[in-house]
Amino acid sequence: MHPLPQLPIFKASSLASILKLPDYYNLETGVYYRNPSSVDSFSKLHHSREESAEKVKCSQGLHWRRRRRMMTMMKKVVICQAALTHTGVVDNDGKTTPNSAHPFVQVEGVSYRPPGTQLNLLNNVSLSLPDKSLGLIYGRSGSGKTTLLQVLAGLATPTEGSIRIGRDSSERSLASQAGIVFQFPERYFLADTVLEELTFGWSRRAEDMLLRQQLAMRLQAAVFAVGMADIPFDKNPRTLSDGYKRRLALAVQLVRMPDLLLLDEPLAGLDWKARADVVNLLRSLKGERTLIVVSHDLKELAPLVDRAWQMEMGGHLSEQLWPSSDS
Ligand SMILES: Nc1ncnc2c1ncn2[C@@H]1O[C@H](COP(=O)(O)OP(=O)(O)OP(=O)(O)O)[C@@H](O)[C@H]1O
Repeated sequence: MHPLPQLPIFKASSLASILKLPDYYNLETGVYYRNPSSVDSFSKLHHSREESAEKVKCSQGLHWRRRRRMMTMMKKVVICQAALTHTGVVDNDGKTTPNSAHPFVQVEGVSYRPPGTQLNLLNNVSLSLPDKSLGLIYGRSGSGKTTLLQVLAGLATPTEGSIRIGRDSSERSLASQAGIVFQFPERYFLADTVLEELTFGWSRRAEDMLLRQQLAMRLQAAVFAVGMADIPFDKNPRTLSDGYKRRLALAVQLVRMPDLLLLDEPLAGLDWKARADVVNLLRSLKGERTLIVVSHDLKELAPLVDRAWQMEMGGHLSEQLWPSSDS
């Protein structure tokens, strides 16, 4: 089992707004929120917490020292859950997800021609990638690399061929299985604050409280994983540096927990420090999930690459021998 990383702990005010609650349990001080219905739904989230939440509910008349001990216990459960989810030791259902040599991503004979055009941007593209590994696609500008990522992300439908993500023949759409981080993520930002961007689209309905709690824990782990814990949540995402814009876009995807993460030129335009940070981030993500990266920065990414393909002009993909390749 991986050692648990130290996770940052949200301020009560941030957590309350993430969960869209008036009052909430303050993870930092252990002070208990006042809304009793929240305790009930909170306790249902994980069985291990049920007892402690129940005790907390009963503890309001107890001596402050005993109450504080209970709060510390609950705090540990929350942090462990976030850490386990973050490290991939436990997935959403609490099951372990072992690595496998079987293809996790299988693309067979994919061609793509945009509607209303006569030109194939992708031509008979095939690739396969095992679970929890990193595939690199490189090639000349205009060869079709971004188009392939868009097709893999379900943003464009192949004219021919098939794409499978995951081990079993899932009915889920590619858009729900894959997450894409674009080269210029700010073009796709929708909100005016970092917090709104991270929580965009979350249901506000009272009955979705459990889901929001789960998302909030993932959000905590994601913000930490991308190194954004020190960025104020009320900052406008468009005013972030290029490196932090990309981190934010990546955090948004990590909260979604896609099976396949697609990154388009994650190092382009960043200074050396941000590039090193992103390479380290990719290193830690690899092993937890499956990544396909489009990049021109072969040297920096070389140690992380399991499989590599060159995209040739006209959308022809060919696998390349890579020093660390297992094939
Ligand atoms: N909807 C479209 N209709 C017609 N042509 C398109 C469309 N989208 C992209 N193209 C063209 O397809 C080719 C491949 O574009 P794509 O962005 O996939 O290349 P790329 O390899 O990612 O390039 P870069 O490295 O510069 O990002 C380019 O010539 C582009 O102009």
